[in-house]
Amino acid sequence: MSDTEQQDRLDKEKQRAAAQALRWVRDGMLVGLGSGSTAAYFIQLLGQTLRGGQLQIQATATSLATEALARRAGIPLLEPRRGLRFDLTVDGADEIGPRLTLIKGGGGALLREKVLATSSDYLLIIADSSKLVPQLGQFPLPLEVVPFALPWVLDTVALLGGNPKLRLDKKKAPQPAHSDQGNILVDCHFKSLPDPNQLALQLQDIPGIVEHGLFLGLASAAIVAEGDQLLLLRPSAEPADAASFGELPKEAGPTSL
Ligand SMILES: O=C[C@H](O)[C@H](O)[C@H](O)COP(=O)(O)O
Repeated sequence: MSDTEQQDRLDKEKQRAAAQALRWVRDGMLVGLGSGSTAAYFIQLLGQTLRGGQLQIQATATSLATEALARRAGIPLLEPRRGLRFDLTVDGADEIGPRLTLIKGGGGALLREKVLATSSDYLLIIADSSKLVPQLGQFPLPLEVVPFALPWVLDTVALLGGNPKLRLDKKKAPQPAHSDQGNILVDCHFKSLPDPNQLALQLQDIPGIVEHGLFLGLASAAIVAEGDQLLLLRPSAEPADAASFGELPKEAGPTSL
Protein backbone atom coordinates (compact mmCIF):
# COMPACT_ATOMS: atom_id res chain seq x y z
CA MET A 1 0.00 0.00 0.00
CA SER A 2 1.41 3.42 -0.96
CA ASP A 3 1.68 6.22 1.63
CA THR A 4 -1.26 8.03 0.00
CA GLU A 5 -3.43 4.90 0.09
CA GLN A 6 -2.48 4.34 3.72
CA GLN A 7 -3.34 7.96 4.56
CA ASP A 8 -6.71 7.63 2.77
CA ARG A 9 -7.47 4.46 4.71
CA LEU A 10 -6.67 6.14 8.04
CA ASP A 11 -8.72 9.22 7.08
CA LYS A 12 -11.72 7.00 6.37
CA GLU A 13 -11.25 5.32 9.74
CA LYS A 14 -11.15 8.72 11.46
CA GLN A 15 -14.39 9.71 9.72
CA ARG A 16 -16.09 6.47 10.74
CA ALA A 17 -15.06 6.85 14.39
CA ALA A 18 -16.22 10.50 14.34
CA ALA A 19 -19.59 9.59 12.83
CA GLN A 20 -20.13 6.94 15.49
CA ALA A 21 -19.32 9.45 18.26
CA LEU A 22 -22.19 11.63 17.07
CA ARG A 23 -24.55 8.99 18.49
CA TRP A 24 -23.29 9.85 21.98
CA VAL A 25 -24.52 13.45 21.71
CA ARG A 26 -27.93 14.21 23.24
CA ASP A 27 -30.11 17.30 22.97
CA GLY A 28 -29.15 20.01 25.48
CA MET A 29 -25.71 18.65 26.27
CA LEU A 30 -22.68 20.76 27.05
CA VAL A 31 -19.92 19.31 24.89
CA GLY A 32 -16.13 19.68 24.98
CA LEU A 33 -14.63 19.78 21.50
CA GLY A 34 -11.23 18.14 21.07
CA SER A 35 -8.40 19.11 18.72
CA GLY A 36 -6.71 17.44 15.77
CA SER A 37 -7.85 15.88 12.52
CA THR A 38 -10.17 13.22 13.99
CA ALA A 39 -11.90 15.70 16.29
CA ALA A 40 -12.24 18.03 13.28
CA TYR A 41 -14.33 15.39 11.46
CA PHE A 42 -16.55 15.12 14.53
CA ILE A 43 -16.96 18.92 14.71
CA GLN A 44 -17.95 19.13 11.05
CA LEU A 45 -20.52 16.35 11.46
CA LEU A 46 -21.85 17.91 14.67
CA GLY A 47 -22.24 21.25 12.87
CA GLN A 48 -24.21 19.55 10.08
CA THR A 49 -26.50 17.90 12.62
CA LEU A 50 -27.13 21.20 14.44
CA ARG A 51 -27.89 22.93 11.15
CA GLY A 52 -30.39 20.15 10.39
CA GLY A 53 -32.20 21.18 13.59
CA GLN A 54 -32.12 17.65 15.06
CA LEU A 55 -30.55 18.82 18.32
CA GLN A 56 -29.16 21.81 20.18
CA ILE A 57 -26.00 21.81 22.21
CA GLN A 58 -23.43 24.28 23.50
CA ALA A 59 -19.70 23.64 23.40
CA THR A 60 -16.25 24.79 24.43
CA ALA A 61 -13.14 24.26 22.30
CA THR A 62 -9.79 22.81 23.38
CA SER A 63 -7.73 25.01 21.04
CA LEU A 64 -7.91 28.18 19.00
CA ALA A 65 -7.96 26.08 15.81
CA THR A 66 -10.92 24.06 17.10
CA GLU A 67 -12.67 27.26 18.17
CA ALA A 68 -12.36 28.66 14.63
CA LEU A 69 -13.58 25.39 13.14
CA ALA A 70 -16.55 25.23 15.51
CA ARG A 71 -17.54 28.81 14.67
CA ARG A 72 -17.43 27.99 10.96
CA ALA A 73 -19.54 24.89 11.62
CA GLY A 74 -22.14 27.03 13.44
CA ILE A 75 -21.67 25.42 16.87
CA PRO A 76 -22.63 27.80 19.74
CA LEU A 77 -19.59 28.32 21.96
CA LEU A 78 -19.37 28.91 25.70
CA GLU A 79 -16.48 30.78 27.34
CA PRO A 80 -14.86 29.16 30.37
CA ARG A 81 -16.66 30.07 33.61
CA ARG A 82 -16.88 28.79 37.17
CA GLY A 83 -19.19 25.83 37.62
CA LEU A 84 -19.05 24.84 33.97
CA ARG A 85 -18.96 21.07 33.51
CA PHE A 86 -19.37 19.13 30.30
CA ASP A 87 -21.63 16.14 29.79
CA LEU A 88 -19.35 14.81 27.11
CA THR A 89 -15.99 15.67 25.55
CA VAL A 90 -15.02 14.08 22.25
CA ASP A 91 -11.32 14.15 21.41
CA GLY A 92 -8.62 12.33 19.45
CA ALA A 93 -5.41 10.74 20.73
CA ASP A 94 -1.88 10.10 19.51
CA GLU A 95 -1.56 6.74 21.26
CA ILE A 96 -4.10 4.55 23.03
CA GLY A 97 -2.45 2.05 25.35
CA PRO A 98 -3.72 -0.58 27.78
CA ARG A 99 -6.71 0.45 29.96
CA LEU A 100 -7.23 3.55 27.80
CA THR A 101 -4.03 5.24 28.88
CA LEU A 102 -3.30 7.94 26.33
CA ILE A 103 -0.61 10.12 24.86
CA LYS A 104 -2.09 13.38 23.58
CA GLY A 105 -0.78 16.74 22.48
CA GLY A 106 0.68 15.93 19.07
CA GLY A 107 -1.10 19.07 17.90
CA GLY A 108 0.03 21.05 20.93
CA ALA A 109 -3.39 21.32 22.57
CA LEU A 110 -2.62 19.10 25.59
CA LEU A 111 -3.24 21.70 28.31
CA ARG A 112 -6.71 22.81 27.25
CA GLU A 113 -7.55 19.21 26.34
CA LYS A 114 -6.68 18.08 29.85
CA VAL A 115 -8.63 20.95 31.40
CA LEU A 116 -11.76 19.91 29.51
CA ALA A 117 -11.13 16.18 30.02
CA THR A 118 -11.06 16.69 33.78
CA SER A 119 -14.14 18.96 33.64
CA SER A 120 -16.21 16.38 31.76
CA ASP A 121 -18.42 13.61 33.01
CA TYR A 122 -17.51 11.49 29.99
CA LEU A 123 -14.40 11.62 27.80
CA LEU A 124 -14.93 9.79 24.52
CA ILE A 125 -11.79 9.23 22.43
CA ILE A 126 -12.09 8.70 18.68
CA ALA A 127 -9.24 7.34 16.61
CA ASP A 128 -8.04 5.40 13.60
CA SER A 129 -6.43 2.00 14.05
CA SER A 130 -2.84 3.32 13.93
CA LYS A 131 -3.33 4.80 17.41
CA LEU A 132 -3.76 1.49 19.25
CA VAL A 133 -0.50 0.35 20.87
CA PRO A 134 0.43 -2.43 23.31
CA GLN A 135 2.57 0.02 25.33
CA LEU A 136 2.73 3.85 25.29
CA GLY A 137 5.89 5.69 24.29
CA GLN A 138 6.70 5.24 20.61
CA PHE A 139 4.93 8.55 19.94
CA PRO A 140 6.99 11.39 21.46
CA LEU A 141 5.44 12.58 24.71
CA PRO A 142 4.58 16.31 24.49
CA LEU A 143 5.24 18.77 27.31
CA GLU A 144 4.06 22.37 27.59
CA VAL A 145 6.81 24.37 29.29
CA VAL A 146 7.03 27.94 30.62
CA PRO A 147 9.73 29.65 28.47
CA PHE A 148 11.87 30.84 31.45
CA ALA A 149 12.11 27.30 32.86
CA LEU A 150 12.99 25.63 29.55
CA PRO A 151 16.76 24.98 30.07
CA TRP A 152 16.22 23.34 33.47
CA VAL A 153 13.24 21.34 32.26
CA LEU A 154 15.31 20.01 29.34
CA ASP A 155 18.16 19.05 31.74
CA THR A 156 15.83 17.24 34.13
CA VAL A 157 13.83 15.43 31.47
CA ALA A 158 17.09 14.29 29.83
CA LEU A 159 18.12 12.75 33.18
CA LEU A 160 14.83 10.82 33.16
CA GLY A 161 15.80 9.38 29.74
CA GLY A 162 13.31 11.48 27.79
CA ASN A 163 15.68 12.76 25.07
CA PRO A 164 13.72 16.04 24.90
CA LYS A 165 13.55 18.00 21.63
CA LEU A 166 12.09 21.44 21.10
CA ARG A 167 9.16 21.24 18.71
CA LEU A 168 9.68 23.57 15.76
CA ASP A 169 7.03 25.89 14.39
CA LYS A 170 5.92 24.33 11.07
CA LYS A 171 5.50 27.75 9.44
CA LYS A 172 8.41 29.60 11.08
CA ALA A 173 11.08 26.89 11.59
CA PRO A 174 13.69 26.99 13.08
CA GLN A 175 11.66 28.98 15.60
CA PRO A 176 10.17 26.85 18.39
CA ALA A 177 6.49 26.00 18.36
CA HIS A 178 4.34 27.73 20.97
CA SER A 179 1.09 26.55 22.52
CA ASP A 180 -2.09 28.64 22.44
CA GLN A 181 -0.98 29.89 25.87
CA GLY A 182 2.39 31.13 24.54
CA ASN A 183 4.38 28.36 26.21
CA ILE A 184 7.05 26.19 24.55
CA LEU A 185 6.26 22.69 23.28
CA VAL A 186 8.83 19.95 23.92
CA ASP A 187 8.64 16.37 22.62
CA CYS A 188 10.21 13.61 24.72
CA HIS A 189 11.49 10.50 23.00
CA PHE A 190 11.27 7.87 25.72
CA LYS A 191 10.60 5.13 23.09
CA SER A 192 8.71 3.03 25.65
CA LEU A 193 6.84 3.87 28.84
CA PRO A 194 6.53 0.74 30.99
CA ASP A 195 5.25 2.80 33.98
CA PRO A 196 3.32 5.87 32.76
CA ASN A 197 1.89 6.58 36.25
CA GLN A 198 5.35 6.87 37.77
CA LEU A 199 6.54 9.09 34.92
CA ALA A 200 3.47 11.33 35.26
CA LEU A 201 4.31 11.88 38.94
CA GLN A 202 7.94 12.69 38.09
CA LEU A 203 6.93 15.19 35.39
CA GLN A 204 4.38 16.86 37.66
CA ASP A 205 7.21 17.53 40.15
CA ILE A 206 9.37 19.47 37.66
CA PRO A 207 8.85 23.25 38.03
CA GLY A 208 8.05 24.89 34.72
CA ILE A 209 6.20 21.97 33.15
CA VAL A 210 2.69 23.34 32.85
CA GLU A 211 1.29 20.05 31.54
CA HIS A 212 2.36 16.73 30.04
CA GLY A 213 0.57 14.66 27.41
CA LEU A 214 -0.09 11.56 29.53
CA PHE A 215 -3.85 11.20 30.02
CA LEU A 216 -4.23 8.48 32.65
CA GLY A 217 -7.55 7.38 34.08
CA LEU A 218 -9.39 10.10 32.16
CA ALA A 219 -10.93 8.38 29.13
CA SER A 220 -14.34 6.79 29.67
CA ALA A 221 -14.37 4.99 26.32
CA ALA A 222 -12.69 4.99 22.92
CA ILE A 223 -14.13 4.32 19.50
CA VAL A 224 -11.43 2.98 17.20
CA ALA A 225 -12.15 2.29 13.56
CA GLU A 226 -10.18 -0.56 12.04
CA GLY A 227 -11.05 -1.04 8.39
CA ASP A 228 -14.79 -1.74 8.33
CA GLN A 229 -14.87 -2.66 11.99
CA LEU A 230 -15.64 -0.29 14.85
CA LEU A 231 -14.19 -1.15 18.24
CA LEU A 232 -15.50 0.23 21.47
CA LEU A 233 -12.82 0.18 24.15
CA ARG A 234 -13.39 0.77 27.83
CA PRO A 235 -10.73 1.21 30.53
CA SER A 236 -11.21 -2.28 31.94
CA ALA A 237 -12.76 -4.30 29.16
CA GLU A 238 -11.78 -6.21 26.07
CA PRO A 239 -12.55 -4.57 22.71
CA ALA A 240 -16.20 -4.91 21.68
CA ASP A 241 -18.09 -4.15 18.50
CA ALA A 242 -19.05 -0.47 18.80
CA ALA A 243 -22.01 -0.67 16.44
CA SER A 244 -24.10 -2.08 19.28
CA PHE A 245 -22.86 0.51 21.79
CA GLY A 246 -24.27 3.75 20.44
CA GLU A 247 -26.00 4.70 23.68
CA LEU A 248 -24.33 6.82 26.34
CA PRO A 249 -24.14 4.41 29.28
CA LYS A 250 -26.57 5.21 32.11
CA GLU A 251 -23.81 5.65 34.68
CA ALA A 252 -22.35 8.47 32.59
CA GLY A 253 -25.58 10.26 31.79
CA PRO A 254 -25.97 14.02 31.49
CA THR A 255 -25.21 16.09 34.58
CA SER A 256 -27.90 18.35 35.98
CA LEU A 257 -26.28 21.77 36.03
O1 LIG B 1 -2.93 18.24 20.53
C1 LIG B 1 -3.57 17.48 19.81
C2 LIG B 1 -4.45 16.43 20.27
O2 LIG B 1 -4.03 15.77 21.41
C3 LIG B 1 -4.98 15.48 19.21
O3 LIG B 1 -6.16 14.94 19.74
C4 LIG B 1 -4.05 14.36 18.85
O4 LIG B 1 -2.82 14.89 18.42
C5 LIG B 1 -4.64 13.45 17.76
O5 LIG B 1 -4.74 14.15 16.55
P1 LIG B 1 -5.24 13.46 15.22
O6 LIG B 1 -6.67 13.15 15.40
O7 LIG B 1 -4.99 14.51 14.15
O8 LIG B 1 -4.39 12.26 15.01
